[in-house]
Amino acid sequence: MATALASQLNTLDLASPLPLDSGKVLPNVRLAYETYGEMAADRGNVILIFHALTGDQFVAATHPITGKPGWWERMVGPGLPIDTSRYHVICANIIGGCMGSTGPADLAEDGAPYAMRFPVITIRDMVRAQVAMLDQLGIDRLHAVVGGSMGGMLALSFAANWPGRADRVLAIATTARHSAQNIAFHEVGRQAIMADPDWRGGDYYGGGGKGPEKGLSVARMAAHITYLSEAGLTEKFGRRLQDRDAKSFGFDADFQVESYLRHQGIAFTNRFDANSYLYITRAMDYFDLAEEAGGRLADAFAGASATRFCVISFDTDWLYPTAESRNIVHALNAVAAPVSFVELSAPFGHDSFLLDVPALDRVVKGFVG
Ligand SMILES: CC(=O)SCCNC(=O)CCNC(=O)[C@H](O)C(C)(C)COP(=O)(O)OP(=O)(O)OC[C@H]1O[C@@H](n2cnc3c(N)ncnc32)[C@H](O)[C@@H]1OP(=O)(O)O
Ligand SMILES: N[C@@H](CCO)C(=O)O
Repeated sequence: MATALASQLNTLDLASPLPLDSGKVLPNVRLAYETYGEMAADRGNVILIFHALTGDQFVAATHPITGKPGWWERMVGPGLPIDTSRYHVICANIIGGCMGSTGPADLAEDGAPYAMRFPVITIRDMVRAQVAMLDQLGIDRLHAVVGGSMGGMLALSFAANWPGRADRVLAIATTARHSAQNIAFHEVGRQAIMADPDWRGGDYYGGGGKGPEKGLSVARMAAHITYLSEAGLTEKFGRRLQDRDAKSFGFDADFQVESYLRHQGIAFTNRFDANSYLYITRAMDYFDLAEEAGGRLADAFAGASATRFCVISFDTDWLYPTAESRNIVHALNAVAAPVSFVELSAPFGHDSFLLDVPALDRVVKGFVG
């Protein structure tokens, strides 16, 4: 059983304003990050982990708000697949996030929260901020970049746009472009937030008012379904009733699955900012590596032929299905980049990358080395 690691919590202010894909510039950018394990004197043992949509830098340390274990404690630690007795692991909260890196809840230069004045950012902008962080930390070359889900998008963007800065790239349960279906689900979530009267055009910070908790909760409920699998839900809940022997003939949470989703939704509002959710889902929707390279995905990886890649998908992931991973592999093949690919069998759907899948541990350990 993995336990929370001693980590070091840092913040770093970027020395220069951050240019964004939109053409705007984000001033005064702060990144909050955690590190695990010792950095070698030659700085050659650094692994950068990118977190998923609602993840954060607390990979293997207790979450300061929820008190829960880090989201990848089973993977990152001494003797674990990403072995912190050998590697120095860095994970930063993405820009746009709400765990200490600059995001919509932070103050703009006029002293008021950005809210919806925060610029629309892209996955590449998130990576650009972290490359600037690496530059300031004096880390030229990484042993590996690793990410699942949205973190996998950042890993692919890193490889495509900053080739030569990482020896190995591990992309798990991800895609090189957000599909129409995925954009559709995100739009449902965003509309739920914006339809909540407590959203107030995004200006809900301060003043003692509460934010759009109902909308954010519904957004999370809808999204959470997409992280699971039909078989997993059936196995876990079936049609079983919640704390009752008979249907209520009302709209209370009769079914366990309803109660579970409501719990997931409410719990989420305790740890996440609704405006961050809008901005991050937008960045994911805009993600299309092929488009960035003029339309052909292989061209995105043209400079990355010396990088070693590993792409992992899960057979029950209908959000980022195996076909999406195969597209990435084909593009890497086209530029003769060394790539290994595996589709793992796991019952948990998209969130399999966060859960107990021993085969995933073995692949990660084998690839990271
Ligand atoms: C890469 C990243 O950084 S992503 C960030 C990852 N973290 C999250 O997404 C946090 C929220 N998501 C989850 O908890 C995800 O389901 C996972 C994948 C991380 C964890 O999955 P599992 O360990 O299988 O937990 P599960 O999905 O069963 O949820 C357990 C919770 O549901 C609650 N629950 C289970 N059944 C019911 C029910 N019938 N009614 C109400 N609540 C219920 C449990 O009490 C537990 O609550 P708690 O988390 O407040 O302790
Ligand atoms: N469940 C994870 C994965 C979503 O892609 C999250 O909330 O970030």
